[in-house]
Amino acid sequence: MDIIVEHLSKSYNNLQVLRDFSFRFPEKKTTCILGESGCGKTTLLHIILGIEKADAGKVSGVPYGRLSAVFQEDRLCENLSAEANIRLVGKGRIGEAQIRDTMEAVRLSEAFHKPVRELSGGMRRRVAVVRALLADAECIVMDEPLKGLDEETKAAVLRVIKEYTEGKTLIVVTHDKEEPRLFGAAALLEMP
Ligand SMILES: Nc1ncnc2c1ncn2[C@@H]1O[C@H](COP(=O)(O)OP(=O)(O)OP(=O)(O)O)[C@@H](O)[C@H]1O
Repeated sequence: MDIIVEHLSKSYNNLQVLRDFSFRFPEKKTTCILGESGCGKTTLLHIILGIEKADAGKVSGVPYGRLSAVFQEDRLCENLSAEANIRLVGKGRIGEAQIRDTMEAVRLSEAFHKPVRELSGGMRRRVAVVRALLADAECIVMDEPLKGLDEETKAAVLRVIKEYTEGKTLIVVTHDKEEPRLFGAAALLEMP
């Protein structure tokens, strides 16, 4: 099912962030949400995820039981290892070999046993990405997943994201104009 948002409005105090906003995110395809800082990209994702409530409008088609996310801030369990953070979402189904292989593919092998609080910003980002990818979701929502990564690591993470999200609904927020092409996005939402 496509994810459809219709006539959304959202204000914070006197600031109107979304006004009568509508869009359709195609099922099993990648959509990039592109826009300047502060235009409301994260707010829209939060409404789709059910973290924020819109003042008006409607969201439909979100598979809430099969949804995973990379949040703007990593939202990891600081005292657990990278591996344990990833395992948390798997309901016991993710094998150690799969976690090891995926972590290696995003150049994160050295973080396997380390508590997340000891990891760099870019490493934490990759733990959050791997966690979302291994969660066996139908729909994955990512808020700037490549933030803070050097070019080579970015290319590696991009490859892994594309491999795992093939045939799934992927929604990616970015303010990098190159990323819709890099992700091979089928749809582009440019926010004003
Ligand atoms: N909980 C909140 N309370 C008050 N204002 C908020 C809140 N969340 C967001 N805003 C404001 O709403 C506007 C849109 O924020 P949002 O985080 O959705 O933008 P964004 O496009 O994701 O920005 P960025 O690219 O910098 O992450 C900003 O002006 C922000 O300050």
